[in-house]
Amino acid sequence: MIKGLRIRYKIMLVVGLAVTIGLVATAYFYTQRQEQAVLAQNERTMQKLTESVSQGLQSVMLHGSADIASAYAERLKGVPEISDFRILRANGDEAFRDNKTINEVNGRRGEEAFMPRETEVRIPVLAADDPRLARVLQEKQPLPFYTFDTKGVKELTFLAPIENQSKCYKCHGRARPVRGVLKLTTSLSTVERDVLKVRHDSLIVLGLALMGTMLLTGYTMGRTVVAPIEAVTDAMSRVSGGALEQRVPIHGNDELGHMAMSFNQMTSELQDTYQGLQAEQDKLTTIIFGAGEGIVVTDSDGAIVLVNPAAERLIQKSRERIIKEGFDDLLDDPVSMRRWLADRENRGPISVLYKAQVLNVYVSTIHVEDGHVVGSACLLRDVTEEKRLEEELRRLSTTDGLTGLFNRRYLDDTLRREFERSRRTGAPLSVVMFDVDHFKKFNDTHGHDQGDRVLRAVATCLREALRKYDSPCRYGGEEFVGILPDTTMEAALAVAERLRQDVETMRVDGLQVTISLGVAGLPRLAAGSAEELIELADAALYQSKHQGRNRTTLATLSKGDAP
Ligand SMILES: Nc1nc2c(ncn2[C@@H]2O[C@H](COP(=O)(O)OP(=O)(O)OP(=O)(O)O)[C@@H](O)[C@H]2O)c(=O)[nH]1
Repeated sequence: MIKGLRIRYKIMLVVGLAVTIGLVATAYFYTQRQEQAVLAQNERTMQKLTESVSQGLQSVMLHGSADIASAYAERLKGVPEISDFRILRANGDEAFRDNKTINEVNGRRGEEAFMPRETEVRIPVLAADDPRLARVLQEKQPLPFYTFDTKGVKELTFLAPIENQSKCYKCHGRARPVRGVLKLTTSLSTVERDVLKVRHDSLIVLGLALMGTMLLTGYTMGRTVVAPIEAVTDAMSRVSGGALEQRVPIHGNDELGHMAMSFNQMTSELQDTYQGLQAEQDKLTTIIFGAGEGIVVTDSDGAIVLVNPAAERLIQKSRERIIKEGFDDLLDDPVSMRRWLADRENRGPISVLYKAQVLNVYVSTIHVEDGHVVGSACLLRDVTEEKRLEEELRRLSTTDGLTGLFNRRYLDDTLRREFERSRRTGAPLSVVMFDVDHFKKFNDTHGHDQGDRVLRAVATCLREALRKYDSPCRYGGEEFVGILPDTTMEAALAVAERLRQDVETMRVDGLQVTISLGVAGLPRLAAGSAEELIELADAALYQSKHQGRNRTTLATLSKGDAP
C-alpha cells in the first residue's frame, strides 16, 4: 500500500512518524518527570507534616493529657487533605481505644492519674508483623508508602515513630525505645488531577507541535524536494510520450539541482539524437521508396510492414495484396521462400525467373546484436536486361563478327576441352579444316566486299553442314574449322565432302568458289594435343591444295598412330 503512495506522502508519513515518536518520547519523559517531581514534593510536605504532628502529640502527651492527644487526632482526620490519621501502638492496634495504657500508667505512677474509659474497643490497623511497621520500629525513621483506596485513588501514607524519651519514662517506663507509630494518610487525588492536567496539556501541545511540524515539513519538503522530483518525473513521462523538448527548472546547486541539470542535458542529447535519427530515417525512407530495388520487410511476427514501390512493380502485385498474401507468397513460391529464409549460409542473391523477369532475390532474417530476430527482409532486383547483355557479351566474345561463326578463341577453348574429353572417354573426335581456293585472286578481282560476301556464304554452308552439337568456327582469314565431337574421321570425311560439294554448287553474286579441306581425328591419329590435331588437319588441307584444290584429304597416319 505504501509502495503506491506518492513520494510527497511517503516523506510526510516518514517525517510524521519520526516527529511523533520524538514528541511522544519527549512528552512521556516530561510528564513522568513532572509526576515524579509533584509526588516527591508531596512526600516532603507530608513528611514535614507527619513530623510536626508527631512533635505536637509528644508535647501534648508530656503535658499529661492523653485525651487531648486523642481529640487532636480526631480533629486532624477532619482536615480535607488528610484522609486518615491514627495513632498506633507498636503492635499495630489503634491507641486510645481501651484502658490498657491508662491502667499501666496509673499503676506505674501509683495514683489514679487518668480516668479509665467506660467503653473499650480494639481496632487493629496494621498487623503486628507488618514489615513496614517493623521497619519503622527498628529504624526509628518515617516511612512513606503508596496504596489505593476503595475507589482506586492513590494514597500516600506515612508511618512515623513516636519515640520514648526520658520525659516519658515516668508514665511509660523505659523498656521500649518506640512507644507507637503515627499513621497519616493523604489522598493523592489532587496530585493525580494535576498530573492528568499536565498530561492533557502535554497532549494538546504535542498534537499542535505535531501538526505544525507536519505542515512545515510537508510544505518545506514539498517545495524543496518533492516539487523538483515531481517536475522531473512529470517531464520524464512526457518525454517517454515523445515530447523530447521537455526541460525542468533548475533550483539550487544541490543533488536535485544536479538531477534537473542532468535531466535537461539528457533530453537535449536525446532530442539531438532523435532529430539525427529522424533525418537519417527520412533519408532512408527516401532511398527505400526511390530505390530501383524492391524491398519488403516484416516485423518479428512475420507481418509485412514495408513494401516499396519498386517491390510492387517487380512482384506485379499491389502493396495491399502483398501484405495480405504474406511474406512466404511474395514470389508465389512459399516452399523456396521458406528454404531461403532458413538457409543461414545464404549470403548471395538467388536468380529467379518470375513473370518473364529474371530477379535477383536476396532473402534474410534481420538480427539485432544479441542474435534476437526482429524481422525478415527480401530485396529484389530486376536483372533481366543485365542477363541479356551478359549473354550478348558472352556471345560476342565468342563470335566472329563477319561470319557469325564461333571465333578463334572459342575454337581453341572448345577444341581443347573436347580433346581432353575424348582422351578421357575414348570417344572419337574429328576436325574439318578448309580454306577458300585462290581467295587472294578473288579479292583482287572482285573487291574486298565481294570477298566478305563469299566468306559469309561459305560460313553458312559450314553451319548447315554440321550437326547441332558440332562447332563451326572461323580459324582466321579465309580458313575455317569444324569441330565434330563423337565423330570418326570417316564420318568427318563424309561431312567434309558434302560441304565441299555444297560450296562448289553455291553461287555468290553469280560467281563460283571452291574450297580445299583436310580432316584429322582421334583416336585414329596419335595427336598429343588439340594444337597438334589442328596441325594434322592443316597438313591434310595443304595436301588438298597441293593436289589441285577443291578436294578433301584425310590426315596421314603419323608414326605410332592407331591402324
Ligand atoms: N575479303 C576478305 N579477304 C580476306 C579476309 N581475310 C583474309 N582475306 C584475304 O584472303 C587472302 C588469302 O590469300 P592466300 O593466303 O594467299 O591464299 P589464296 O589466295 O586463297 O590461295 P590458296 O589458298 O593457295 O588457294 C588474302 O588476300 C587476304 O587478304 C577477309 O576477312 N575478307
